[in-house]
Amino acid sequence: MTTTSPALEIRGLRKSYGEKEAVKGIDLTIQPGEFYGLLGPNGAGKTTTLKMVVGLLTPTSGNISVFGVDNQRDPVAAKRQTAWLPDEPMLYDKLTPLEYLEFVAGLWGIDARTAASRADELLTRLELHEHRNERCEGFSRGMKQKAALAGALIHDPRLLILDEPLTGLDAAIARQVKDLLAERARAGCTIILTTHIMEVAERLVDRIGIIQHGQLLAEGTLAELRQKHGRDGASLEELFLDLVSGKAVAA
Ligand SMILES: Nc1ncnc2c1ncn2[C@@H]1O[C@H](COP(=O)(O)OP(=O)(O)OP(=O)(O)O)[C@@H](O)[C@H]1O
Repeated sequence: MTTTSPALEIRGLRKSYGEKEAVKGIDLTIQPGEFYGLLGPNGAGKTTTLKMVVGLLTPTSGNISVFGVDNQRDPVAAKRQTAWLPDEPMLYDKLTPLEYLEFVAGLWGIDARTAASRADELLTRLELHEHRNERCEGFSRGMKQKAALAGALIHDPRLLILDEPLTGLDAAIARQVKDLLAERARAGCTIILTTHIMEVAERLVDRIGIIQHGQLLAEGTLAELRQKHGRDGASLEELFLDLVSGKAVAA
C-alpha cells in the first residue's frame, strides 16, 4: 500500500452468473477523496460490481485494488479500509442502535472508549441519539437506514460504498444522510454510491460513471459529460437518458 495509490482501481472486471455475463470488462479508477456516483438502468451491473469490490462476490476475472491492496490477495486488509452499505441493510432488530454500534465496533476490534465516543457522535449527527436505547424493531425505514449508516461508519473507513442509500427516505432524513455524506467527503473519505435519483448525483458527487449492460458507457464530471456529448446546459437526467437510449454517442 502506498499513499499515492488510487482509492479504488478496477481492471478488466468480469462476472458471470451461469450463462449470463453481468459485468463485461470494467476498468475504473477512483482517486482518494473523490465522491463518485455510479449510475445505470436496472440490471446494468452496478450492485454486482460493488459487491465484488467489497469482497461479497468473487470476480470471474479481473483485478480490484483498494488503496493499493489487491482485494483477492489480501481480502482482510482491503476490507478493513472499506465500508459497505447495501440497499437493504440488515440490522439486528432486537438490539438498540447503541448496542448495534457497540457490536459492530467489536467486530472491527475497536476499543470500547473509542467505540462509545464514535457511536455518540454518529447517533447525535444523525439525530438518533434520543432513540439510542430503543430497540430497532420499532424504527421507521429511515431510522433503520440511519442506524445502518452509523454502523458502516463506526470503524472510520477510508472508502465508503453505498448502494442506493437514499431510496425510500423522506425528504428530512434524505437531507441528513446527504449532509453527512458531503461532510465525510469534505473530510477526505472516498465515497462511491449508486443511485437512480439524478438530482442526488447531480448535486452531491464529483464524478459520474454510467454503466449499461455490464460496461462503463461514459465517465466524467457533469461538465465533462456535457462537453464530450455536445450537450451544453443539459441536465444529468437528459444526458443519462440520451446515453442509455443510444441517442448520444458514448465516449
Ligand atoms: N445472484 C444472481 N444470480 C443471477 N443473476 C443475477 C444475480 N444477481 C444479479 N443478477 C443479474 O445480473 C445483472 C446485473 O444485476 P445488478 O443487480 O448488478 O444490476 P444493478 O445495476 O445493480 O441493478 P438495479 O439498479 O436494478 O439494482 C442483472 O441482469 C441481474 O438480473
